[in-house]
Amino acid sequence: MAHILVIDDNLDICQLLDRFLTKKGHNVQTTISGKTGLDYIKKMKYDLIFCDFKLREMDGREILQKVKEVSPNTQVVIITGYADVKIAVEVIKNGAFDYITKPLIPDEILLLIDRCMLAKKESHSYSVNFLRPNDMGNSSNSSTNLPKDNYLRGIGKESRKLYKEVQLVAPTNLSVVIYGESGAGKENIAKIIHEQSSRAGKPFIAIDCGALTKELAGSELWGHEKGAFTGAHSDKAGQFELADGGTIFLDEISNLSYEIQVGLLRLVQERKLRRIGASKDRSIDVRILVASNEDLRKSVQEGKFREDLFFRFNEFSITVPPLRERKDDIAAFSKHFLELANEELNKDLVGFDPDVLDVFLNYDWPGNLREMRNVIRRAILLSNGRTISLSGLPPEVVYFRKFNFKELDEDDPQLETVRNDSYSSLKNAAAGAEAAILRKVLEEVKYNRTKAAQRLGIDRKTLFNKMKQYDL
Ligand SMILES: Nc1ncnc2c1ncn2[C@@H]1O[C@H](COP(=O)(O)OP(=O)(O)OP(=O)(O)O)[C@@H](O)[C@H]1O
Repeated sequence: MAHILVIDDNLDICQLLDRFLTKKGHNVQTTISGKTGLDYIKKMKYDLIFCDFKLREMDGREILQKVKEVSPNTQVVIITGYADVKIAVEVIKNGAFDYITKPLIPDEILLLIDRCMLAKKESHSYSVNFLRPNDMGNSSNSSTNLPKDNYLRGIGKESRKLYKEVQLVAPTNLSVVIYGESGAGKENIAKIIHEQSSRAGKPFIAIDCGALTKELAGSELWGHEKGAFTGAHSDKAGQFELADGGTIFLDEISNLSYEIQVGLLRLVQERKLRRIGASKDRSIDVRILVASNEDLRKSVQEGKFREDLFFRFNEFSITVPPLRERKDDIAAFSKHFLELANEELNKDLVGFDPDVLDVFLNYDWPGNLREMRNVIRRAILLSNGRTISLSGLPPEVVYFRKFNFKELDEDDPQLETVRNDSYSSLKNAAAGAEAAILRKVLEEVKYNRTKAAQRLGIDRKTLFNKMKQYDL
């Protein structure tokens, strides 16, 4: 049984989740107000919070940030409309456990709760959840958990280049900066580097720096002695000590505060650390891999990241290409995620309709492999047949190319076909344009419906209905 809080300003969703999850034996509390949600979080300990991204007085970003401060052990799942997948990517970077898109599918929710509880159980010996819960359900703090069966190398040109670099650097002791968009597979690459090094068999600890609050960071990374500060009731080893002999993976490194950067510099220079409140240093042998989806050189230029630390980390760098640049591997990744989801959901779909793969090839996958895995898992849940068809995919994925044909070069041979396609499905094109304008205006007026209706020259009720229709 999980203690779950649902924050959604749509009362129907609150009631539906309340009934459904209570029936499944969970302890559920709901609220339509972000502020009330925050009050609950201060008073009660929840395992998991489902939070709509667009609340009236605040957004899911703020709730996530507050939860990380007040109750770091609680996992947060953000509910978004599919069109918000870029926002979903951002909240994952900031420490959300996962995102889920509307309309909600009951089985998908149950699966998420199971994954969340499993990840919590596996990292129960640690006090906070900045330890990265693996998306496949394995926690990262073990020595042998490279998800061999869950992992696909890819054989396309970009993938071959990537693995050549991995092979080159893995057996060395060099620090590596792993660049790549969210969901592209940076953590997987870090695990492979660890597994292919002489440190394999020793701990691999992944830390999500985006979820590490300023107050907790020092004690979690370096550890503390009993009595070092109020609440330090016993001695505690930090993550670097626990990773001794192995590898530490610092995800979203550019989020680290200046003080922690200073501590890290000392560690990489002297290979020593001192627990908070301790009088002696400890020698530590840890290989450090870091990941960033921003150019760290730029962060250095902007004064956000220490140059000396950057040079220490940047002994080698690898860029994991985004999925849209791994077109040769899209069919293989799709099949792979289909097999995984079949197993996970106890289904036996045999493949994809041919037009589905076309759509996958034409889509730009802002959430990369994580997004593809979610899209396929969801399509399996929605499917009644033996294959995944277009009807199981989110419209934004299906119509992506059509709505974006302006981005094609004038001499692109596909342009004519795409244009014809779009005109023949004028209704879809019109709906896409309407949704895009609504979204833009709503964002400009910070979702103030009165202002948005005035700007758009429609009444509030029409605006409300359209927001519902397009899930805005
Ligand atoms: N080569 C792969 N084969 C199969 N699945 C993969 C592969 N690489 C990544 N994935 C899956 O894609 C999802 C995202 O991967 P991962 O967490 O490594 O990405 P990331 O770049 O570290 O993301 P973020 O920056 O958001 O932390 C996970 O579910 C992971 O298991």
